[in-house]
Amino acid sequence: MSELRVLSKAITRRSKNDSLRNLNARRSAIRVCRNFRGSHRLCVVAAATVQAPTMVSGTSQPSPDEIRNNRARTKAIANSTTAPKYSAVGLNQKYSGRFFLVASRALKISSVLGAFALAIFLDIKLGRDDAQLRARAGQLRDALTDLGPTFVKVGQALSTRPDLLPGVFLEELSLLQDALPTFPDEVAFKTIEAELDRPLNEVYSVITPSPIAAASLGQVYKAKLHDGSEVAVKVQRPAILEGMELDLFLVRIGAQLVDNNLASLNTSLTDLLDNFAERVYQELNYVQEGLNAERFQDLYGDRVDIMVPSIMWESTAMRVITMEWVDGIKLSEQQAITDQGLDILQLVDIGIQCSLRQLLEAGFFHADPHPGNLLATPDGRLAYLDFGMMSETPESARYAIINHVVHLVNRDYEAMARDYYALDFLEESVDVRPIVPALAAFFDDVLEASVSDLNFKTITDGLGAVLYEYPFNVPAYYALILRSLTVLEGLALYTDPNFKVLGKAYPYMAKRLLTDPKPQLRDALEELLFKDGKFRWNRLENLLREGRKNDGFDANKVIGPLVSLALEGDENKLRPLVEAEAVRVVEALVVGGAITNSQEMPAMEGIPEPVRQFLLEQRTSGASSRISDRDLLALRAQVLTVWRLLTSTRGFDPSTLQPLVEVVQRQSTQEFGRHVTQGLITRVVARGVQEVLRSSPPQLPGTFLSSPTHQARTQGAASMWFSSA
Ligand SMILES: Nc1ncnc2c1ncn2[C@@H]1O[C@H](COP(=O)(O)OP(=O)(O)OP(=O)(O)O)[C@@H](O)[C@H]1O
Repeated sequence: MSELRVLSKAITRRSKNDSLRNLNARRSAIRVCRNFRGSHRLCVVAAATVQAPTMVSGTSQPSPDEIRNNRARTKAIANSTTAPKYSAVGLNQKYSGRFFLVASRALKISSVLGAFALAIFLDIKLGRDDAQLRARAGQLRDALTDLGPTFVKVGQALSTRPDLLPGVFLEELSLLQDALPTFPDEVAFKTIEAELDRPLNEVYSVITPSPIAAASLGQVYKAKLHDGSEVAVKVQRPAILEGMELDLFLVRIGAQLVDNNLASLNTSLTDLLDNFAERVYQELNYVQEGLNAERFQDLYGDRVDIMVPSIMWESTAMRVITMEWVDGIKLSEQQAITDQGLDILQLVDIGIQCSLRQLLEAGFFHADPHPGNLLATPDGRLAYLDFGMMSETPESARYAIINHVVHLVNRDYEAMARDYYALDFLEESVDVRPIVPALAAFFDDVLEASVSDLNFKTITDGLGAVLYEYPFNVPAYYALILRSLTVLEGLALYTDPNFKVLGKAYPYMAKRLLTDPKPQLRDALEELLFKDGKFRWNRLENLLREGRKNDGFDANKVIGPLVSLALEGDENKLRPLVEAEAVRVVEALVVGGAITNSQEMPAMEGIPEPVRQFLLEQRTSGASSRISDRDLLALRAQVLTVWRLLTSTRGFDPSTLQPLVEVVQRQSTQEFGRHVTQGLITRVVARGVQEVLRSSPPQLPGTFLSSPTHQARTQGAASMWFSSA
């Protein structure tokens, strides 16, 4: 019911607030409805409502507002092609002849940072304690704020690097987003007019006389457009590029000095700096930020509980961005959120699910998801702000991360260590064998609990400890996403000290493993489900139980990947395992059904000595069924549980088993079927043999198959199979 409320509010808000002015907003509202499965009727009504502007006129043409907005977007993109790009060589050329300018800034930076470095040096020499370290972290934050936007950005970037800085510094630097100094309003308003080439009062009917927020690169005003809609206007700080260029030029010299003199550092600071500078330059282009917001909306806006502000392109340019105003409370203001009657844990869960999709599905993710950029809207949605810094996870890394979790669950530390190549943590030339004992030492301890019970911070801290000791290089995207999940977990821990981010992430992982048809995930699923030549039904049961908790989990999507895993997997490796398992399962279902139906074993009498001898040989030749009755019953129960779970999962439709029939009819699968049948016959004969040998006294030949007990048992088996299944 709450989903219904959120949906209808979302639609009302969109219709009322921006009259569905741009195509994006309308597209997303329609998608919201399409994806909302709770009430078909509501969806139809809602879709009709949001489509109304175009439906009424009977055409699918965009409205005049949309046409204007699209034109303005095209123009803004064309103008932004002149946006400056970072070039280390270019900066060298620009500043190498400007000695006094460079020297005075270098003096300022080295005096502030030098004093800090000296204090740290003395701390180390004098062996000062942890409280002192926290104080130093606070001093570093103040020093960076004092040095201006470049250093604030450097500090924000460092706050995501557990491989470079200890925990207290990360915490303190993550506070850098708040309370930065403002710049004069007249300058801001002049910038708007110059960028948009229109007088301020032509662009906005009202604008707040002073900013409502000041951030590292710009400050934000609240305003109204002439059609009455409320907007946020972000204006860039004056001359920010010039200041940053000089700072980046100087910091790069410092990074090169460290790289050349500190051989023990695993990471190249110069490379890190270049990567960082490229991102900051992108962040300075607000047209790019607007495009990022729209891409984010396109990829993840189908979730009814996620909100992304629409961009007003007619009042957006390289240094000014105007977007839909988000009425909401920052996730960091927990008391205010609770006072509104909203559930912080639910909001955090929305954030986690969205982060997982960003990281592991599309790969396009918000690289700066600090609590100030996440707002709780009054109707319970999570709004994302600030799309200046986005990052992309390469596809190979997305799968490598899922595989890494599977290896963690399996406690396969050798595979975990090898994952670091695929994750791009290590060069292929590095020998990972020495890492295995370190991983085992750490995870054997923490894995006492089940993985979903683990605190995320424990894992990242533990990995951090391993990272310090080995030549690791954590790619920026990985550190950023780790941080976003840690931030969310940190927020939840205030409310619930037992909150476990991995517990919330596991359903997503389970869903991906069970439903994603990509070969990389088939391999991961195979690793998870088969061990020591056996299929682990409890794992499949667990994956199904967890996957069902995730929104959008659809039973029908599970069947395809499972069937292809079973019947189309690696011919040589997996096929014999699947065949053996198929025999076991059929035996469990048929014979197990019979056992539960009649616990009494039939009396086998009158077996002549030569036949008895032959049967004995069969048993000792290894053809006999080694599965005990107890195991058989347990297996049967587990298989039936999995079947019930599957059939009771949302969206299960027996007709989707049709592909199974098609697969079974294929030539290659018929071969498989023959093997299973042969195996089954052997097992059933062998089981009969065992029963015969167990039984006494002897009976006349021919009475076994025609005995009433046997007939009853066979009928029992069949009826049990069909009724239970
Ligand atoms: N659309 C919006 N609706 C309401 N408030 C907004 C909106 N956009 C920005 N703000 C407010 O302005 C603040 C700063 O905005 P934003 O994070 O986009 O700026 P920034 O310069 O990119 O900051 P950062 O230092 O995080 O890079 C936000 O924390 C929020 O309080």
